[in-house]
Amino acid sequence: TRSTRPQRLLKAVKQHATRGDPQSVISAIDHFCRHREWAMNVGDEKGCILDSVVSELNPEKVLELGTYCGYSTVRIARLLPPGARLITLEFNPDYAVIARQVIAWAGIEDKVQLVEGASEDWIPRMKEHFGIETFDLVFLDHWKDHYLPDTKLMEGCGLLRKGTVLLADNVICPGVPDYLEYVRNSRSYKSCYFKSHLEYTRAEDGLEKSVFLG
Ligand SMILES: COCc1ccccc1-c1cc(O)c2[nH]cnc(=O)c2c1
Ligand SMILES: [Mg+2]
Repeated sequence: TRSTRPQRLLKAVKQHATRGDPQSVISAIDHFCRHREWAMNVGDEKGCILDSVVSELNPEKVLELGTYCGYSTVRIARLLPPGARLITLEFNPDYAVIARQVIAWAGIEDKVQLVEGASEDWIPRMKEHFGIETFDLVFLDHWKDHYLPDTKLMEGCGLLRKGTVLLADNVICPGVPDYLEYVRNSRSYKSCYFKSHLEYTRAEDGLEKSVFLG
């Protein structure tokens, strides 16, 4: 039977990237998505914005909602200091199978814990299951209608502290209007928009960075 796009993306990583070299994995995926098949990675343009937010924050505890093939997982983990941890949640088991291999190929599996399942099921279990008190950075890149409920759930579970940064992908395309309205109007957040483009295209998209004020 025909292979899936994530399987073909993984094949491109294994063919063109060097084991243990995260940058070569990132470049191989970007090349594949720009010249062979579009795929919904955050991509190189928004990825540079993501890099700058991570580098400036130097987070110890990172949560990623939506792993897909692990592109942004590798982008984030490659910048983390020793001892820092990234937990990434993926609902789709077929994506998780590919992401685990991409993460391993990049050689950053020691910093990453990929958890399969629904974000709403796992967010309430972060403390007792992973020993996490609060997150320093959350990257939202999963189903658009889950951004707002999951944010409220993280607030309710006490997973956000003064200064925690929420960074949300796709706030224009496909768009997350309810989430944007919330973080931009709530007194609990200081929010700003980084205008960019939908990965590998000329369509507008951007990242919203929202600092939790407690
Ligand atoms: C399946 O839709 C693909 C698509 C089609 C057109 C426009 C945007 C997107 C898109 C882009 C992204 O970065 C995404 N990131 C995370 N979860 C998504 O569902 C997602 C969708
Ligand atoms: Mg996205």
